[in-house]
Amino acid sequence: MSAILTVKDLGISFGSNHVLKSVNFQLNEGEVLGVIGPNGAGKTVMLNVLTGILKPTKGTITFEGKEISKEGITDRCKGGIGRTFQVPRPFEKMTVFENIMVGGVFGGRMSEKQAKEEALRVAETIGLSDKLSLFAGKLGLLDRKRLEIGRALATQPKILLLDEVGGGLTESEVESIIQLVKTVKAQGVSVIWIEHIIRTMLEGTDRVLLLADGVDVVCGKPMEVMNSKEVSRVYMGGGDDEA
Ligand SMILES: Nc1ncnc2c1ncn2[C@@H]1O[C@H](COP(=O)(O)OP(=O)(O)OP(=O)(O)O)[C@@H](O)[C@H]1O
Repeated sequence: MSAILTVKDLGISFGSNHVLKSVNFQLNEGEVLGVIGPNGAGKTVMLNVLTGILKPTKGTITFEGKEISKEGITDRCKGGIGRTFQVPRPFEKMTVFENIMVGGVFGGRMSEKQAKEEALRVAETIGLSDKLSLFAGKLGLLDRKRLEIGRALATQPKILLLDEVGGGLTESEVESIIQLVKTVKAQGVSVIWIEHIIRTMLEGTDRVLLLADGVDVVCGKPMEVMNSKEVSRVYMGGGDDEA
């Protein structure tokens, strides 16, 4: 399987706080890679480094064969890296349709007519076609999360970075997000999905990466990682003496 994104020896420090010491992994084309790790492990910081919000102290990020570590946020978005934020931040006084359009226009690869058509397609994907004229501020949490994903999809990403989209949702709502991510994957988008909810990692991802102590501790099939001695050690302080 070919890599769409390769991260090598990625590090970032804030003063003496070495949040990421050396992170290495690859995202394969068309896969959903889950990222887990304890609170404060640096998962969101890693997404911010991948999107260009934060500059790494060291290491390289290669996207479709091109080194992008020094590119800014706009270039990375236009190049095909889209993201959601942990707390959805729609423009509350704009409609659902307008919010999705903003994503398309920011992506910058479409005419206004194409952006409108794309917004309608995205609305269908995220299940908000019947709420296009509602103000985003009127949406409930699940629909806000859907819209957050839609705004990112409207930039036509090749890679979608999801930051805890399942947080705060009920079981059945989480299930609908898992299904939505599967739809996005089926449309050919590669996904990195940070989440604390174990079910999303087991049911919604192809591989899972454990981030802890500033490094990529283990990466592999979801069930294998969840049952690994590394996860046991990081979350429960055990597992060191296992083979
Ligand atoms: N801009 C910043 N300046 C200084 N320190 C920061 C900055 N951003 C994040 N940190 C620190 O980096 C560490 C990792 O934070 P981050 O939000 O990435 O963790 P996380 O793994 O996403 O945690 P959670 O699962 O709780 O969301 C924390 O100690 C945080 O205080």
